Amino acid sequence: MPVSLPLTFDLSSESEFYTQVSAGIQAAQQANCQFLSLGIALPTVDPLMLLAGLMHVSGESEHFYLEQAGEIVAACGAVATSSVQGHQRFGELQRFSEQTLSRLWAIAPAEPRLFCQFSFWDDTHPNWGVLPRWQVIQRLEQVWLTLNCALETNTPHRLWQDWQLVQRALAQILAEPPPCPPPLAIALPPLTEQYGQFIRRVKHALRLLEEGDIEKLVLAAALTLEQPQGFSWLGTLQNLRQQYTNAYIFSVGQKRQQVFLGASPERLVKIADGVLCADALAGSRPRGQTQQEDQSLRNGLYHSPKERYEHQVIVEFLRQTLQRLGMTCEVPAKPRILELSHIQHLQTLIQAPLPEPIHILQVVAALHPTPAVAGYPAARAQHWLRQLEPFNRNGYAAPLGWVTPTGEGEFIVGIRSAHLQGNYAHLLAGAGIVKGSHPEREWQEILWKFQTMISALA
Ligand SMILES: C=C(O[C@@H]1C=C(C(=O)O)C=C[C@H]1O)C(=O)O
Repeated sequence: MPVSLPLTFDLSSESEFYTQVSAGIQAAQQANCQFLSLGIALPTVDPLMLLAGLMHVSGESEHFYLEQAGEIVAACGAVATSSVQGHQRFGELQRFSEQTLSRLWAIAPAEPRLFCQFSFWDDTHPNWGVLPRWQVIQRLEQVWLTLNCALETNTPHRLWQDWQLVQRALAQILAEPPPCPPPLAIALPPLTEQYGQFIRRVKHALRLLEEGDIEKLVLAAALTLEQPQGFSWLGTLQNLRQQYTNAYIFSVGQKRQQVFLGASPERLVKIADGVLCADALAGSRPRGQTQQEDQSLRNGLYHSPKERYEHQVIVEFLRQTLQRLGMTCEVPAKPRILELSHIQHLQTLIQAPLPEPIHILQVVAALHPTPAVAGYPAARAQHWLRQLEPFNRNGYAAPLGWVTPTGEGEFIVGIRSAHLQGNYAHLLAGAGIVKGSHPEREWQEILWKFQTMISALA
């Protein structure tokens, strides 16, 4: 178990650093720990800039970034990683995180977390977990750095070097803040082919709904954009955080030149202080050009029986799944509206006090994929998605998030996203098809959803 030692020391002195870290190492060795986690308060710095700086000075490409109102967490490098596949993937990463974090000795104010990314399907990539080398958390204007390392003979030196890299990254940011390129004017290519294929798939889904085989199917469409000079990872993230202040801005990557990033409005689950929160999100309309039009679209969304039904399928799924896990949910009687830059949704925030602790990855395993991103009933919907979708979803519509040593944490759903790969950006966006869905309108919804990434790619 991580135990905190109250520790404050002069971080500019190498010998003082060694003395203090050595005390922590001794304590960790006595406790038979394998990893050490050292927390340091940092001056105010933008965690995204520090992440970019750390990736630059260290040459590390593994990273994780999640920004939401009130908290930003960034992680870089890898001290321990695990890649998994198959239908036990959530359980395997749960075991990996439990084993890793239970053998970690934390020196206050370290707040060690283990980061995970999953793919939509259990037989594709990526499914991995990482204890990062550096972790940065910003909360209430305070920034905390956590240095993690394996306990070895040269641990004090490793930690000192990693701390020096942070100093270099900070100095670099101060001397020369990374430029933020303006958004590129990206024109949508003609989507005739995608349009035709999507309409055919929706018609197929409507037949299945008519026959009673399924109640809802969330069909996606794929779009690839090419930028001969390459897309700017940092510029795109900067644009996303400016444009989508009430979404989860995320970026995750294992390999150089391969990044999955986006601005997701959808949280899958959060567990904090013994309370679980899960969000139902489904039912969509665009934003209006004028206040009046916006209001009328909002009313249309709120009062549409089709959208309310589509939304209710998710609420019921969450309630029943969490009930099977032993929880009693508090569910608001009516949804509310979540307004984003290009689109608005019906949203219901569900809460459940935990009668006893449950590991967040056990909940993720039970919830993924929800009817918001796959359909209902789950097995039939997934069967049809495999038949009808000619592309790999990879991390699209899949969970990504972090776990604490006590099994709490937070996972979001990787929608409104793109996979950046060299000069290409691969986008996916989906729409829920239920009885009464109109193929042309569902296509319009796909276009609004693509817009999130198109307007931010830089
Ligand atoms: C599947 C996506 O979004 C999901 C589907 C929605 C819908 O059908 O109304 C709304 C929000 C998300 O739960 C996506 O953005 O790709």
